[in-house]
Amino acid sequence: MIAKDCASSSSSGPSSSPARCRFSAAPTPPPPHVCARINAQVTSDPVLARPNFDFDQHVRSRSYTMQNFAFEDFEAAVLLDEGVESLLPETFHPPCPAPLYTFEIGATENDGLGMFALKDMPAGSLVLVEHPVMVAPYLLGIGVPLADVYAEIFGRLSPDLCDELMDLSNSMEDCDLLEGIVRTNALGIQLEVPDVPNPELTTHRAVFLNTSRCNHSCGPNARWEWDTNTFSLYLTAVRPIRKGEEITIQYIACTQSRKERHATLHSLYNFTCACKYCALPSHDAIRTSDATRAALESFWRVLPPFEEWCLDPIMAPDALIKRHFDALKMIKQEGLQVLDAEKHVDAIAMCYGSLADLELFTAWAGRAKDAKLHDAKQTLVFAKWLSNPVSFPAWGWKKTFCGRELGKL
Ligand SMILES: C[S@@+](CC[C@H](N)C(=O)[O-])C[C@H]1O[C@@H](n2cnc3c(N)ncnc32)[C@H](O)[C@@H]1O
Repeated sequence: MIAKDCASSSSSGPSSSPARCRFSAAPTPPPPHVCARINAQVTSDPVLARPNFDFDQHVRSRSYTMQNFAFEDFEAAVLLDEGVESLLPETFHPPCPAPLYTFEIGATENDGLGMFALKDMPAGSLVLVEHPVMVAPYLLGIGVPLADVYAEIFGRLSPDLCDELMDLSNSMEDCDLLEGIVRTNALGIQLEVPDVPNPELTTHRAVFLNTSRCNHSCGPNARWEWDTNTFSLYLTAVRPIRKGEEITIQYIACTQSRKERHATLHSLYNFTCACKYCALPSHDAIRTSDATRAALESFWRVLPPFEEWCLDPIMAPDALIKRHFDALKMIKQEGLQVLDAEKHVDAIAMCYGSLADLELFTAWAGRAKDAKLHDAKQTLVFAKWLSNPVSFPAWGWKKTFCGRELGKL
């Protein structure tokens, strides 16, 4: 187990730093026009998306603690709202061991440094597991300049870690250097604590020494997930990655149109996306890509539920399967495997099961099982269905209710 609170020993932090430092809310609330501006930002910010946020109230009621979290061979400087801190577990589980030497940081052609694969990786493989080097609330209602707060956080790290943090890139032009480094490199994580009174309190900025070197792509080949239980990030390949290929993630939701993506990336991160999915040759190509992404965005919302399709004799036997094949084609075209492409594979297997098509059920359930490299529970479910297909709960439903055979797709 890993100790959460090293209040008494910031072992490698500068000795002049208090072990546990407290910031209080602003003594006088900011003027109404500032609150109105921040409220508007929060409601429109895709990371926060809090429709009824009240910044005035927020700053009146918040106070914070600063601590160092010690992990086996690493430390993080962490600023937390006391309301969140009190709800975090006392200890964190150790993360599952990271794979060795699967990436390196190197120069890209146009986007500064980036992360590159050192070997071929199949879809679903774990690229790295990493603790953050610093964490701070996304929204700070504090009566101290933000630059001072970040200086305090950076100053709590060992000189080596602080140098590495300071070495990260800075794309911001409208703020202090440390704030620029944080805003350029932080990923928005949720510290999932039970029964938190204000939901906006759970969103934090977390900076990572390796993952923060990943550039954005609108068709990323990797996805990251935050795990509060281990206080770490897991970076996973969402499609096969070749040795030497750059490993990319998405900074924003990539089902938006190209124009919207560019506007969001510009307003949040101050850069113009140069990824290959944005470099389209014509207006027609842009229109097609936008329409495909919009169709993927609404796919699950407009899809008839599996049970409804099974039990409705009017719905064609191949109607649902065709939709999932189309989705897989669109995902491949746009490089959006990050949108849980494996869910469509699962769904196709289930459809064939409900049609009692043994051959295609076996083929697709096998593919679904292989895609679940790190999900032991789901792997077991598909393994069970594969060894005994009639144990699939909806086996033969559609065939029974439709009374028709499916022509091969
Ligand atoms: C989190 S850093 C990524 C690592 C960075 N390239 C470096 O050298 O450390 C984010 C910055 O990388 C650059 N960047 C990331 N993705 C990009 C993209 N798709 N197109 C252009 N620049 C990108 C931008 O300057 C952005 O502000």
